[in-house]
Amino acid sequence: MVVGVLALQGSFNEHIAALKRLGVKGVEIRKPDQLQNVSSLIIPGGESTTMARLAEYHNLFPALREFVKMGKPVWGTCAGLIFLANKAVGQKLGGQELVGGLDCTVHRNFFGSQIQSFEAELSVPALASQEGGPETFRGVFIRAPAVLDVGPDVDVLADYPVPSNKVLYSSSTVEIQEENAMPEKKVIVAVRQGNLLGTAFHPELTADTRWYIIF
Ligand SMILES: NC(=O)CC[C@H](N)C(=O)O
Repeated sequence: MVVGVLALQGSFNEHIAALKRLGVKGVEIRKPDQLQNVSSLIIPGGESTTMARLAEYHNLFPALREFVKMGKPVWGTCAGLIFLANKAVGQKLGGQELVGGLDCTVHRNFFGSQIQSFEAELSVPALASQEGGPETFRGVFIRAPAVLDVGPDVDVLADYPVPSNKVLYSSSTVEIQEENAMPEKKVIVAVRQGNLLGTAFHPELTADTRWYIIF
């Protein structure tokens, strides 16, 4: 099996290394024609505006959309999740092109800036029931997006509790200073719709390979 990894920017080397640990060959995709040589694709994390500009420069968007439309498996991690979403909010001025296909709205920097990056144990019941192993997964969130809402065909595979005093403004999460702790609100961080998989965190940076197996 050969898995394509979009290699314009971001953590494509890490994905290829993770695939190699599983005995799967990952090939770098930089040009539209190269998509014809692979039956599935990973869109890595990185910086989605930059990645979108490079994808536009290489005329990749039509081929990526076609790949998704054909029902081939595509997994977007972090910036890749933003790429796959039908709608993204909190974009840079002028917006950015998306591949789309995944019926959801994503907030591009939901958890704040780079220094607000974090790791957390996520409850992953769907992953554990399908692949076995622990009920939790170590999520590495790097200036991570989150899914704000999903359409009827989208399954939520993981969510993360954030205090509800984190209020969404147009481009980032802003904390309101309150004396009392607020109740938690669950924010969606992993979704699946048919052959499309999206994770807001970076599974290529952890040793647990279950997201690769599910993909
Ligand atoms: N680690 C990541 O992929 C971060 C994505 C980033 N929030 C973006 O807008 O692209």
